Amino acid sequence: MTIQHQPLKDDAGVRNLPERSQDVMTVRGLTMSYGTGAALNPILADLNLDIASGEFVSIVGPSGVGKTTLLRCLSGLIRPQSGTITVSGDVIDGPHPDLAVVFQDYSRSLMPWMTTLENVAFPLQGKGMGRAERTAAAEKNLAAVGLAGQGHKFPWEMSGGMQQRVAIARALAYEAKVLLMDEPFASVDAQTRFDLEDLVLNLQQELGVTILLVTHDIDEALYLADKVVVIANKPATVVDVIETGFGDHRDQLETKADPRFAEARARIMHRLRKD
Ligand SMILES: Nc1ncnc2c1ncn2[C@@H]1O[C@H](COP(=O)(O)OP(=O)(O)OP(=O)(O)O)[C@@H](O)[C@H]1O
Repeated sequence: MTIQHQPLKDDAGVRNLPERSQDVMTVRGLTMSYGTGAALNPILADLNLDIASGEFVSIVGPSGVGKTTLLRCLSGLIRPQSGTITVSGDVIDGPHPDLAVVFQDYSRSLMPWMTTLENVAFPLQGKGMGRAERTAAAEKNLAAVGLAGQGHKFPWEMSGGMQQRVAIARALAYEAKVLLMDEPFASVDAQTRFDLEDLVLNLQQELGVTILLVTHDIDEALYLADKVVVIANKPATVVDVIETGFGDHRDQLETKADPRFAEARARIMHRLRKD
């Protein structure tokens, strides 16, 4: 099934892209361990990160290095031992209205007893929006991810790729400044994965939303990002930062055949092999 997404624009069809130069999120000296005493398991150590407004940042690292732990710290779901995370200048010490998270496991993040429209509209209650406004926002964002007219369906009536589109629509409807995505395409087949990658790229470019994506897939990290941050070691820290320089036009075949793509991939693999 091919799903066309509709561009999200305001009524006048005008987009106000945010400045790319200004940091929307900063991480300073982030240190995080699980357990205590003899069972202490240090995961992240003195990790620093700068994310500019409108930037697409991918974080790659080997399995078990601490990518999800980092994302959970950034989203305010867990508290680090030390270090400071800020979003829009606020220090993060819990969930923040400028942050929305898209998880890998859409089957657990969507509520099966609610229709897709209700799933997208539900978090907007917390923003004090009235029912009609919530419904309109949900419909607009479902259309943006190619699911116009599908709001009456329940998540379990949809394919995995469609359910992940609903999860993306829900995050977009929340109008967070930063989308934090944890392996969002890992549970779908290869073709659906490419479609979802391109959907997210288009939406990001249309809306100017800032995206931080965690993935173990080096090609995906490079294809999508303006900047790839490589984390490695135990405890993990940033070992490399690569500005991809591919610009806004990306194509699954063309971009991946670009010699700069192969060069960056080799650099990341070399980095990860050393650790
Ligand atoms: N809630 C938890 N309590 C204790 N240890 C945990 C917890 N969550 C993760 N860990 C441990 O922390 C380490 C890092 O896990 P994390 O899931 O952050 O890594 P990851 O890089 O996202 O892994 P993957 O690529 O396999 O998803 C692992 O050793 C894991 O077992």
